[in-house]
Amino acid sequence: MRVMFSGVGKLLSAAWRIDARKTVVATFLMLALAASAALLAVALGMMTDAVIGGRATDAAVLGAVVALLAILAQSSGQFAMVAYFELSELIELDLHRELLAVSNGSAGIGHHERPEQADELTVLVQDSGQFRSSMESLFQAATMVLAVVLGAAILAWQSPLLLLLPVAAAVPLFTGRLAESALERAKTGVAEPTRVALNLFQATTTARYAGELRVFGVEKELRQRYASLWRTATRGLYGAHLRAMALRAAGQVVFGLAYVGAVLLVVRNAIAGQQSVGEVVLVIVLATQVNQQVTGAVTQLQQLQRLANTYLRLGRLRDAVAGAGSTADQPVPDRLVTGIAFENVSFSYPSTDRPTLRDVDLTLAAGSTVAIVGENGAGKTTLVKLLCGFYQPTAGRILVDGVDLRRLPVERWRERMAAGFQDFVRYEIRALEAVGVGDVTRVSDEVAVHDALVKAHSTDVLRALPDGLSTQLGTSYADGAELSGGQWQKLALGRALMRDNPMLLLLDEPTSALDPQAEHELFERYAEHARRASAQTGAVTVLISHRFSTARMADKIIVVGDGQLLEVGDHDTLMRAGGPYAEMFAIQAKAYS
Ligand SMILES: Nc1ncnc2c1ncn2[C@@H]1O[C@H](COP(=O)(O)OP(=O)(O)OP(=O)(O)O)[C@@H](O)[C@H]1O
Repeated sequence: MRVMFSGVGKLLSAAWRIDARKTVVATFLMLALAASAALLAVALGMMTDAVIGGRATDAAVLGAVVALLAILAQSSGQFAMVAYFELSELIELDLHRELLAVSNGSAGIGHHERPEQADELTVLVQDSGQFRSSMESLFQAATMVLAVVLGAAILAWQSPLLLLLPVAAAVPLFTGRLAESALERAKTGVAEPTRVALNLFQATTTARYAGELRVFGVEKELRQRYASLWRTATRGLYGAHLRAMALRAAGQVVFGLAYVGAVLLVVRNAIAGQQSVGEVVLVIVLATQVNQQVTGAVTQLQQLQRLANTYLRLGRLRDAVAGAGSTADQPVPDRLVTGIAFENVSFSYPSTDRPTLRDVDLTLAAGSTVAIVGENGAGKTTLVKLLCGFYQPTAGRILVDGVDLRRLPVERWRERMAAGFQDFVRYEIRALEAVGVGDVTRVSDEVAVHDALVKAHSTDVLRALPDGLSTQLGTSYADGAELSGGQWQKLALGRALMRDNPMLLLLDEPTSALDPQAEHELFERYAEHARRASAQTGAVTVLISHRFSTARMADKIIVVGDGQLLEVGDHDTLMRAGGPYAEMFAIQAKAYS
């Protein structure tokens, strides 16, 4: 109950914050609706007595009152809907905004990988379609609860025994709540197969994967897996739905018995001459209303409880994502003087206890270019993710000019870095902005975007764009241009080079779609530029590449294997050492010769 009240409180305060006037209008109309239903029953009872007593004028006036109240009962609901319809939409937007903030607003990305938080997010995303009906549920539930209270007061005035009727109405409410809790528990229990099924569904309906799925002929297998996951999820939910149905039915039976008892009571009183026919009509009409209102209230309160659970989940997720709070108390330096150092860094991803990096000690000197090489899964990208502050080391520290990275405000730190990722985003917006977002302050600056594309050796992409930088990208739009993998990657590379003078440039295989010669030339030019720029900012450039012809140009080469540093040095030193680097270099050189 506390959860429900707190959810309702949050919803009301959101409605008030969004539009106080509409909230007041909707509340007033809701009160009118609640009162008109109960008064209609009273007026009907009085009119019946007037008709039976032969009081024509009274009967006519009361008839008009009945008609007016009936119109009010019908139409105030419609007017209230006009008031809360827009509020509902605004509240839905507000909740979506909050959901997006919780999902994307944190410094780290660990909550997407911790199963319990990923599950919370799945349920929230699934329930987000119901956010819009929350305001309607609140007003309808409040209307019905108020109408029941008013009806109860009138029934008690008729006969205190009749008060048992609204009391019995509480039974289906209670069993309805029990049913909803059982469903909620079941939903949480099957969140994991649901999440996996949704991922599969997305993979099988995304144009990007369509070709590969056909070539490998795996659609059938994926469909079977999808069906099996839904079966698991449905089995889990089926039992809970049955229990919920039984609970709700039991509640309704209790109320039904009370209703029959109430009608028999007033009919007996009327036969004994203790009550008028009008009073019998009043009680029968009111009891019918109470029955309908209780049924409606149960449904609406279930909706409200769902909403309250949404707020609860959002709160839990927000707290978990916020974590221990920021530990930043140092400014980000304007330029690097000594560089960046990994001090005994170990790291395990949130979803696993297995360490991905172990005891990494490493210095990235200010002004240097550094290449990281190693086999697939060695831990190269993980080093970059730690430098971005997506995760905190599980043990050890990363020092920026001697200051722990945790003590620097992560947003400011990221403003001073530029990055090109292996898993870059294909922004389906105008080409200009798809590159410009690399520096949001200059997102539509054509000169800056053009310069970035020149730096990235990527101006040839412009030839593939019918309207140049104004071209809409992506097949989601009828007139959108679809690019090749390499062309998308070139735009991503341009994006990575948008920021002027970053202190840290991270290039995680951003050039894998380019041919080795183009990658070599690009990095050569870039390293040259970086060396000059580093005089101003002490910039460190980190490149991950599987191509040794590119990696050899770096001042320092780091060889990673199974989460540990195997070797560190420049090309000549490592070749002389005859270790893993020399071995891998020789294999690749042979393959190309
Ligand atoms: N989000 C994650 N959660 C759990 N484990 C992960 C996650 N990302 C990577 N790993 C694991 O960490 C290890 C290192 O991954 P990483 O991406 O750093 O390798 P890499 O050297 O960059 O490989 P590649 O050359 O294939 O890109 C791998 O075993 C991988 O399975």
